[in-house]
Amino acid sequence: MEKLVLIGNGMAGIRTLEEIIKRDPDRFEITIFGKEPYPNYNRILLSSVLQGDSSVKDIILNDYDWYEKNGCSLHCGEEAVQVDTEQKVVYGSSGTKAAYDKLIFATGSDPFMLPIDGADKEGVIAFRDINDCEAMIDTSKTHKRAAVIGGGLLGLEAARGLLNLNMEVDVIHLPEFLMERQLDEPAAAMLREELENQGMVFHMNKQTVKIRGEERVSGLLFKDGTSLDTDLVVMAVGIRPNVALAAASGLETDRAILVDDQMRTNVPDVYAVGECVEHRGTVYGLVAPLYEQGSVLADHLAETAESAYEGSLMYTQLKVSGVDVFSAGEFTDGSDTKAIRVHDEFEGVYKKVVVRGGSVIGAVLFGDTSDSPRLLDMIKKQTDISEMDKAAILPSEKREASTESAVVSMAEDETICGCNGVCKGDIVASIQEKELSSLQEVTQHTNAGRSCGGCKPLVSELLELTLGDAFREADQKEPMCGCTTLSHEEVTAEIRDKKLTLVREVMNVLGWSEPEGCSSCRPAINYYINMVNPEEAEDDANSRFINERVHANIQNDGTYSVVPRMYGGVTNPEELRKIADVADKYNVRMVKVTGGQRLDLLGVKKADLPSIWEELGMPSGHAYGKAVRTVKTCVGQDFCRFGTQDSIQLGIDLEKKFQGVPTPHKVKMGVSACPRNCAESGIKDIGIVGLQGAWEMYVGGNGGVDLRQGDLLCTVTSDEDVIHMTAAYMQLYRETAKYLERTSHWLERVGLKWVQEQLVDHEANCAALAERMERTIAQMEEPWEQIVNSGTIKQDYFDVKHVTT
Ligand SMILES: Cc1cc2nc3c(=O)[nH]c(=O)nc-3n(C[C@H](O)[C@H](O)[C@H](O)COP(=O)(O)OP(=O)(O)OC[C@H]3O[C@@H](n4cnc5c(N)ncnc54)[C@H](O)[C@@H]3O)c2cc1C
Ligand SMILES: NC(=O)c1ccc[n+]([C@@H]2O[C@H](COP(=O)([O-])OP(=O)(O)OC[C@H]3O[C@@H](n4cnc5c(N)ncnc54)[C@H](O)[C@@H]3O)[C@@H](O)[C@H]2O)c1
Ligand code: SF4
Ligand code: FES
Repeated sequence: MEKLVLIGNGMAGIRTLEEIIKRDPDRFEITIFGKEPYPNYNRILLSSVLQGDSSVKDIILNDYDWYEKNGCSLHCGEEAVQVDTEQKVVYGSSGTKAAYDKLIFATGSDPFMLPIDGADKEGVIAFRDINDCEAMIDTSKTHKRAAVIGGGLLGLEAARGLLNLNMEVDVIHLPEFLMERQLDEPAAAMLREELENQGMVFHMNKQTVKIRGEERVSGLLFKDGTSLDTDLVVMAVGIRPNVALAAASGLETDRAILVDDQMRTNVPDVYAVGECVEHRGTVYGLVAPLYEQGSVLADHLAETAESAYEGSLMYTQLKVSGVDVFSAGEFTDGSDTKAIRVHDEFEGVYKKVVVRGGSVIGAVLFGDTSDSPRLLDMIKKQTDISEMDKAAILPSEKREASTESAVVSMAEDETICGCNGVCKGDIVASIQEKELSSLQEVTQHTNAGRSCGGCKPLVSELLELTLGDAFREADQKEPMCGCTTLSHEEVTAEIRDKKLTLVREVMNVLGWSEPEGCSSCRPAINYYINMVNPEEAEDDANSRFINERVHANIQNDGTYSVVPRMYGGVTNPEELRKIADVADKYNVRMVKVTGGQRLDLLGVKKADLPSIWEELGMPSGHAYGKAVRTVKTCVGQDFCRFGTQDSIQLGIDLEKKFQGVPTPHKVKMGVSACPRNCAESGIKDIGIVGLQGAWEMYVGGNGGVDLRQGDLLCTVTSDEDVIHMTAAYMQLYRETAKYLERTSHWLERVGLKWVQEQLVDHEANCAALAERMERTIAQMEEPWEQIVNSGTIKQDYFDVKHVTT
């Protein structure tokens, strides 16, 4: 067997090995040197780990079993430090000596650190690997302010993650507008506005000349003499290919290692792939081109095909939730180009398609990227558009969420997964021939969705289109977390079948790999056992998030907030006096009216919480819980001349009925007495709108980062009907959503039509759901009252000493 050595255990190198093994599993005896102490992981999803959507465990692409199963000897945490290309031997930093017949360099890049005074201080980091990600997460627990230098893709994704970690985030950018390598000025301006709305503060045209501080960073000094205080600096100003070892080994380098169309270097039997490569003058920093290189190298080494790498089209998408940005090819205007533009400031949509001769050569999309697969295809194929209608190239309308799925009209050879170069036809063929029925299976067999994950919604749509009804049953197989292979649905089914009522019991009986579980699965299991069996389940407070354990929201300075319940947003002088007294007595830092029409007492010490609740004598507003929180109401027919219904009374009734009912994620409601919608019913999880003699019920609205207008579920005629339908709808959501799935995402996943079939078209089902909701309501207790009356809870969770009960 020939010996193959790979230097660099990263995304490009391991993908190349996968491709070689797929072509000829027995051809090579493989040795790998990997400087990082981890198996190959998805570097792209570090952004998602930082933003709190995945854990490090979730982003491992090839676990240690994979190396063993495929006969790859991995020297994990060992750097290759010398290569003797005469003797054909690689030497590792821990003494490993590996002989090779063929050698691949896949050493990737290092982040570029600005060589300025103070760059070596504690608290100055890059964003490239797991360590950087963990450093940011740890810093956020002890410090408040972060500065990101560089407003490119990486910098903005880092900034979003730091915001999610509750830090105050400043972004320092050298040019005049953001992402200047991917966007033109109008798109960049819209992006800036959106990110400012999300909480980022931008400093444009700023050159950092010094990092201030003693041992640890305390601030930045700019060339124009201005400065900024900060506790953490993340440098995201580009990358530099890692070529030192290659150059020292006699490989020709310029900006990176020079290769030909078969990824050969100038030294016989030595190849290179990935970010460390320069091909025809271009160095790539995105996975799609790197994987194309890997595929060509695999053809060459396994001698399966005579393919050639001829360069790649660059295109990008920013992975920041709530922001849709796409950029491909040549997007700047030139003397020989013309552009089709759509700029709708009302919808927040900007589209530009750049044309040279009769072909599309580039595009920038902001706010609506649904045209991206089609445009990418046109650019790749250099489609002749001279005879095409402008509207066919760039439709001016924003694609509505409810219109026909985008995949229906896609051609068979149109790309669905850009990162991995997988087209619609290949995915459909795999689904049909290999009888695939879940997203995970499609990813396993085709690689679609295995990198940035941006194409997953399209792959799901394709599964649904190909399988029809069989899809809903099947597409539920993503494991709950790294502790189990079971999906959320399978865990719930097991809890139901085996009548499991304790969190520990679930983990034991279902064979959890981590006996203590993790922060992802424990709260989910606790929710499921209580949802399935409200009478018997034993709630495990230690499996709840901190806010739910102490029944108050922890704030960025470690204090808490207290929100008493005010049904329908209505209060009275007596309650207001009690709130004012408590605020005075306990030096509450601020009393604030919330968006849900409540009074929020901010800046409360943990040990004071039980006494405050006792003195208020009001129910908890559940503002901290994955539960029904508020029902916001407009003043309605009693006070407003447009009012058609008594919105206040319905709001109070709804809130009294459903207050605190545990749900997969928070649930907010609104009741407006006419379509003017003063209670913002259109963006609530459940929004009620009064008409003459009827109520419209809207569902799946969301006013947060992923703004979504609710869909009309049904129109009913009485308050009782609204309450009945709300009970059934909420129970359906409780039973079929994954823990931490908002109603808006759940509704998009299961589809409005299916929900209507369960509730509106199926009266008996609707009644059964409402009845199951009643079982949960019957078990509800007032949490603040419980704590006030329990000395042990006060001591265990609130550090309250000398309790007498
Ligand atoms: C936060 C983040 C988000 C990203 N998002 C996207 C995205 O959305 N889309 C996209 O297309 N791309 C994205 N990228 C870029 C993408 O991750 C990289 O292009 C890709 O990982 C490069 O793969 P590579 O194998 O060439 O290099 P790397 O992944 O850097 O792997 C190289 C490996 O080699 C190791 N190594 C180096 N020298 C030695 C040596 N001498 N001995 C042993 N080991 C060595 C390194 O430690 C490293 O583990 C993102 C990058 C980051 C950091
Ligand atoms: N969604 C994605 O596709 C994605 C996400 C993250 C990272 N990446 C890749 O990772 C790599 C690194 O990303 P990146 O954003 O660091 O690189 P980049 O080179 O794309 O962007 C760096 C940005 O920093 C700015 N900059 C340079 N010097 C500066 C200075 N002194 N002060 C302030 N700003 C300065 C530049 O103008 C540029 O906009 C790239 O290859 C990128 O493609 C891709
Ligand atoms: S929603 Fe209609 S009824 Fe209610 S306050 Fe506004 S205008 Fe008046
Ligand atoms: S487009 Fe990135 S994984 Fe498919």
